Amino acid sequence: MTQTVHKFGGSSLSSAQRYERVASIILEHTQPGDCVVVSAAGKTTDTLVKLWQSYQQQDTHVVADILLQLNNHQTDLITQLLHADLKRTALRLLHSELTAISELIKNQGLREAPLLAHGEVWSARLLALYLTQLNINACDLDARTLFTLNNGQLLHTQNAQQCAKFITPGCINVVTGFIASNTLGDTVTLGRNGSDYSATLLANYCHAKQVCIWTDTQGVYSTDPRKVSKAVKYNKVCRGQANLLARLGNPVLHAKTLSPLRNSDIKLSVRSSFDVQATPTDIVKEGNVKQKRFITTLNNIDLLTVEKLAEGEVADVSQLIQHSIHHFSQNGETYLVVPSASTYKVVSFFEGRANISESSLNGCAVVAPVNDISKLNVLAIDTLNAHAIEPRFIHQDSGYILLLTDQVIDSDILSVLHDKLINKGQEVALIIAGLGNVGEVFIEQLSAQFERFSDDFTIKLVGLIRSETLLFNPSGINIADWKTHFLSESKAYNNQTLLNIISELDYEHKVVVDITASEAFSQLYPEFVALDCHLISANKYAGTADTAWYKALRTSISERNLHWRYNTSVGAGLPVNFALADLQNSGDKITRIEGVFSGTLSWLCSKFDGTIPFSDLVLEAQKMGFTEPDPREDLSGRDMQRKLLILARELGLELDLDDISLSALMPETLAIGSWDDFLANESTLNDFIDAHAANAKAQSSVLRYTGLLEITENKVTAQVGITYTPIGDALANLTPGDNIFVINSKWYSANALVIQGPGAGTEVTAAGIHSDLYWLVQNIK
Ligand SMILES: NC(=O)C1=CN([C@@H]2O[C@H](COP(=O)(O)OP(=O)(O)OC[C@H]3O[C@@H](n4cnc5c(N)ncnc54)[C@H](O)[C@@H]3O)[C@@H](O)[C@H]2O)C=CC1
Ligand SMILES: N[C@@H](CC=O)C(=O)O
Repeated sequence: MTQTVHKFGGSSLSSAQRYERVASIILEHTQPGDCVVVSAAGKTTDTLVKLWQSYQQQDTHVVADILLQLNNHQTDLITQLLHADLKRTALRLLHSELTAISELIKNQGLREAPLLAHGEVWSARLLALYLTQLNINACDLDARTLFTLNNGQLLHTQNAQQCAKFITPGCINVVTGFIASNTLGDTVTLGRNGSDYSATLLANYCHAKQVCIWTDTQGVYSTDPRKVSKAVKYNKVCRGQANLLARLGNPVLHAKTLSPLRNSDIKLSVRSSFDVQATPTDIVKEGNVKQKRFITTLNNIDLLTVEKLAEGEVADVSQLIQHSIHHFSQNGETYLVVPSASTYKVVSFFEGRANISESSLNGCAVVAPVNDISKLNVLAIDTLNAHAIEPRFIHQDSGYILLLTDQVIDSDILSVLHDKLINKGQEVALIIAGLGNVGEVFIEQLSAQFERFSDDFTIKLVGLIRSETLLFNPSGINIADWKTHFLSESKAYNNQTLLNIISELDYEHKVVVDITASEAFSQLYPEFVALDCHLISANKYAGTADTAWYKALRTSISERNLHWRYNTSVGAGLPVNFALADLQNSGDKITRIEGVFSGTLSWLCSKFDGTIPFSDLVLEAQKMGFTEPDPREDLSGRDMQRKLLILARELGLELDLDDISLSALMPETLAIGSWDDFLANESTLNDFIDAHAANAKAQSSVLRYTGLLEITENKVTAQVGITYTPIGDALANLTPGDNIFVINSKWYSANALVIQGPGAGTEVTAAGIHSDLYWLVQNIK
């Protein structure tokens, strides 16, 4: 039984490497009985169209060149992918087909549709053979045996029977897209983008559960991401809006594709075959998802008026020109939006009932929730006018606006329109993990921050996570009484539940704020990123994970145009990372960073004068919210080692934790056992500290815990540890709890740049996380 119909377009099959990738997707995402619909590889259909045109023009040289080009391309794919007998079979079949084409050309018997069909036949056969070679049970299937049309109308009952007969339940059925036959057995094509249509038809006939369109983009965006870098990918789009988009110029969706799904529960997803981990866009039934805002562009179109338009005529003429035509009524007239290249055919179709009202138009369409349309119309016209564009024809309807202009809407103007019309409607979902000392204060400061963002975005707190329980409300948690809600409504969860919930969130932007100190939670970052979440971390584990993992995370964040902020992981609220980035972006080169990077150790060392046992001070620091959940993470130097590594990576150094030498501010034996064991042995700690303090004093110094990162031409020194700092030194005279970063660089060589201030504490850390959130919002808006 067919569960899923997958469809791969030409760009996903344009080289042997891409076939390999498609095969690995099939291996992972299909089960026996599933269908894989394929288009012609790469630009094969275009090449076949050129062959047809050259044949019609009797240009024998060009015909010969194109035949050679087709032969070379297919032969290359076959020889790179197949071995032994399979290769010989494929080459023999290709050779006989190309010979047959040459014969038809010679005898003037070539016909367009069967010629174009070769593209899909070749790719289906090659993919099926390649899967067979990989020991995957696969067969190729020519859709001309499945789909029959009579006078352009699909014979649904017969086609469903043919599908039941020919689709093999025990194997992966690789089906040619784009082609069908008529009742005489001749080849007919389903029009450009017909393979998507083949996939949804097939799903309908086979009662599949879903259709997955694998393409070269990551899904459906608010506008063309090739033209507007800040285009937003939507994870869910309702069918009504998808239909409108398809008729109004969206390059990913096609109206025909959606029609077989109209009265079914079949799910349609658009996924990237280049980035399999990326979240797809799901096209879902009306009412299951909020309506979004989109802008499409239209180029080179004519506006036709038509008299007495009868039901079904738009579908028929769309079929004739193989392009979905949009139509609407205004002031008693019925208009058709037609590509200029097809106007002649359309006018002929209506036999005197159609007239050209406006010709050679460009412009754009804004698709948006019904309630937003009127205000967006005014805003769009104002924006175009501000760029000296006066729309020649405007139509406002339920759910969209059509603005037709003389000028092409280029990417600059499209970007401005996108900024003004799309951004304001966007929502940001905030998920906060870690409701401890810092987390609580961060949430308390949140309402005031949301007010400040209200001009840009609507931000909603949708998730609150503790180690074992989770409170989730996709419509937004009331911040004023979040604690009461958390106590009464939070539920136990596991990682998979959390990821499922996040993937279901229907927001334009998602931000996970990690205020835990949990390594396990940080290990979920790659999965959050795969779900298109931005990240903000106070937690230091991800930033100090091993180099390979860290680099892979960074790569997928940048590939998805996401952001990761972690300013508070070093220096709490102090703008250390900002300063380093700024200096480096403006051409400076950092050579040395020295200082005290732990608020806890700064406070402990500055406070300690021998009158109060050191272990009591540790407990006091813990109570003030300075320390890590287990203060031994601070005393061991590990926490400061992490901070130094984060700084080093900010400078582009490829280091791991173990590359930073460390001496602990406690005896090694105390690292073993529980926190209670530690407390039971507090005298060992106190003796250790007393001894160091006495040694320091003997050298007219004080006990401090410092870090150093020094970069010379051929050496990197990275260390954290105990130092005896001379009494007059700046590092010896810090306010308890302060951090100090003494930065030397090309520009600050003799006289260092110094950043100093509180390096721990709930208020300053929470404020630092808010600063990251502010930065993030500014950069996604
Ligand atoms: N306290 C400070 O001054 C500063 C803290 N930080 C960092 O902020 C983070 C939080 O610090 P605090 O609030 O002081 O710690 P905390 O121990 O008070 O809070 C941590 C919270 O995270 C929760 N948690 C632990 N594992 C979790 C998991 N797997 N999923 C969800 N929640 C989990 C705990 O239940 C706890 O509520 C730490 O990573 C710390 O290094 C950074 C700069 C300064
Ligand atoms: N334990 C840390 C808290 C922030 O990271 C410190 O004191 O520096």
